Amino acid sequence: MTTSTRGTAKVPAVLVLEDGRIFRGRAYGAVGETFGEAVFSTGMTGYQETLTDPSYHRQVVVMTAPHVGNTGVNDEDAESKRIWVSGYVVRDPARVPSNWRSRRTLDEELAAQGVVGISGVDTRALTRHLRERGAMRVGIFSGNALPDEGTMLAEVRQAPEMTGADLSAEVATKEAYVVPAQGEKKFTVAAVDLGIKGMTPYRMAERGIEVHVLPATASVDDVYAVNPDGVFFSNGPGDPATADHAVAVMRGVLERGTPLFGICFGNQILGRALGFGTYKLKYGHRGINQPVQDRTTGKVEVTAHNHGFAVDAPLDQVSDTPFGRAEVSHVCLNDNVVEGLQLLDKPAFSVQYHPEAAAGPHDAAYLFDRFVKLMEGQRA
Ligand SMILES: NC(=O)CC[C@H](N)C(=O)O
Repeated sequence: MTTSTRGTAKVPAVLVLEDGRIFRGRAYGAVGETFGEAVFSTGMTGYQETLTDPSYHRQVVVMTAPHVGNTGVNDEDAESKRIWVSGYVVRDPARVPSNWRSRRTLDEELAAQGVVGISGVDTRALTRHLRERGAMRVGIFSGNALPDEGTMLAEVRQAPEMTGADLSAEVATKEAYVVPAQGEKKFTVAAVDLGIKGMTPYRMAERGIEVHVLPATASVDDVYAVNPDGVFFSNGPGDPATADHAVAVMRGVLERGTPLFGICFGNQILGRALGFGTYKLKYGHRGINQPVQDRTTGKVEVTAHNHGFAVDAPLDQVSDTPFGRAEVSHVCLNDNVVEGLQLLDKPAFSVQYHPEAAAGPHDAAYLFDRFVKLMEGQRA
């Protein structure tokens, strides 16, 4: 067990939103300044998975749960090799983390990775503000000599926006790698890495799938070079409207009729490949308790989400697309946002949320089994 003895708890910090609202607090993690899109996550647990999810690249994450860091940081739960959030906002950091797996405090980990955070912020008030006004740019400034408010605000307003951001290549692997099947190998899947979380290939490997994780820049030829039984498109950061290369590759896969599964960014790519638009949600879905209905079975599942964009597809009709008929398979019961798509004439489907459940409930694990069934069907 480690205790937080770092001296930064007394260093002042300021959070400045692009609309001019300011919250004051104390430095948490690295001291300095950082910018990004302010988004809130309602997860009560799983902060380590959140911080290391590449989809949070260039976002400053506000935790609505008041106590963060209680179980410290372990060497098992990271979803990638580093923390990707550009800033972190908490109310009450744990003073003494306690967990049998904890190796260091969250404060130390953030500092070691150079991630600027702020503590002592009324994160519920900040979240209500973001719900009313929408996700917007933000800056966190910490240190003993801070710029004046006008200077800080001007810097925030110069930071890049999330709309129009093309970020997958910044987070995805540069080299292809293989995650071996556990037990007997039954299938080969080519997984296009747009910002993949570590648990996703693991969930496939558990089902006897050998996963070839390919860089975001992979071509249709690269995908077919691994002789795949199925093709997967991962989650990832940024605006799906910019993901033209991934859309083109997915169309190549749909033309060949190979079983296809997409998660989150992958769902948005499928939406675009079918000819639907995508749009920015006012403040997005981020947390681990979002109710989604699987319209193919009528069942409701509690699911993990992290998305700020969504697919614009008609909820109550089958659409004709260049790849045959398609329908909305899943919908969020909070706000009727499209949470899944499926083709009726080809073996392809996707969801906007996170069946890999890292962190989050395992209600949606059946989707990996659905992918396996599609691949079995193709062989039969
Ligand atoms: N987790 C994801 O794949 C997120 C997809 C996309 N960047 C969004 O915010 O909607």
